[in-house]
Amino acid sequence: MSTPAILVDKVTVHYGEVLALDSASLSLEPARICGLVGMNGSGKSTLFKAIMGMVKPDSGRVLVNGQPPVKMRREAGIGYVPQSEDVDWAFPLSVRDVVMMGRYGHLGFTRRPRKADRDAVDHALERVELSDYADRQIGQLSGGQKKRAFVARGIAQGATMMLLDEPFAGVDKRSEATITRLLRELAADGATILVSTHDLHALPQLCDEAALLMRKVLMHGSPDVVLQPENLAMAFGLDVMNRG
Ligand SMILES: Nc1ncnc2c1ncn2[C@@H]1O[C@H](COP(=O)(O)OP(=O)(O)OP(=O)(O)O)[C@@H](O)[C@H]1O
Repeated sequence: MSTPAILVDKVTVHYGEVLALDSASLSLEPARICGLVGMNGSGKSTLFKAIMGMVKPDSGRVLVNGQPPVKMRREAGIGYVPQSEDVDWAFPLSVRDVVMMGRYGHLGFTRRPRKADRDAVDHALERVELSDYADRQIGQLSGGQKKRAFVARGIAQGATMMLLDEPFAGVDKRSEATITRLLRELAADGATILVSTHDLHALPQLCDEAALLMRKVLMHGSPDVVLQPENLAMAFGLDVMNRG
């Protein structure tokens, strides 16, 4: 069997007294898209941070392509699309500046972008259909366009792994379809993708597999099985598919 792209092995994380992850385990093969489903506070963002090496587990281990995550992060291999609430949208950065951040790991010692960096940014903007918005301040985009700008940052970075925290929150159907298509294309090119979402209806279209999180991974498998009402009831405690 090949080395998993992501291996989370019995990871426990506390924030002070709060137990955010409780011996959580998840193994993801390369070039797969996995949907991470769990209620607020179930530990989704913490799991992402552990995979990126931004949170150190109290116990257990994380390996990314068989390596400690910090090494993978240094090699600029992990693209991250944060939750909207985690971004300061008033920051004076253009869309192009945000996408150029993906090139920081590639810049030479002068830290000045070269032609190859500018070309990579232009290509990424084209791919997410934001070329016409390149010079806009990032906060002046719609919810879906903002998400696409961060996906472009990952593309410019050449990320082989993409972690997306709630990419469909505050996003209209068209942007949702564009993001879904893009992620499927990236996975077809070999990228491994982990997506947290409350939008359960979007999951079967997007994901090859799904995992239910409630501080630990309760279940991981094909979306058809994982999204069965009785399994969702176990993670959420109610009939979520029929809400709203
Ligand atoms: N920096 C922190 N300090 C203290 N507690 C934290 C911190 N970050 C998260 N927590 C707590 O850890 C638990 C898991 O939080 P986390 O953000 O990982 O959940 P989540 O599933 O991403 O939630 P949401 O869907 O609301 O974004 C929650 O109880 C949360 O309050």
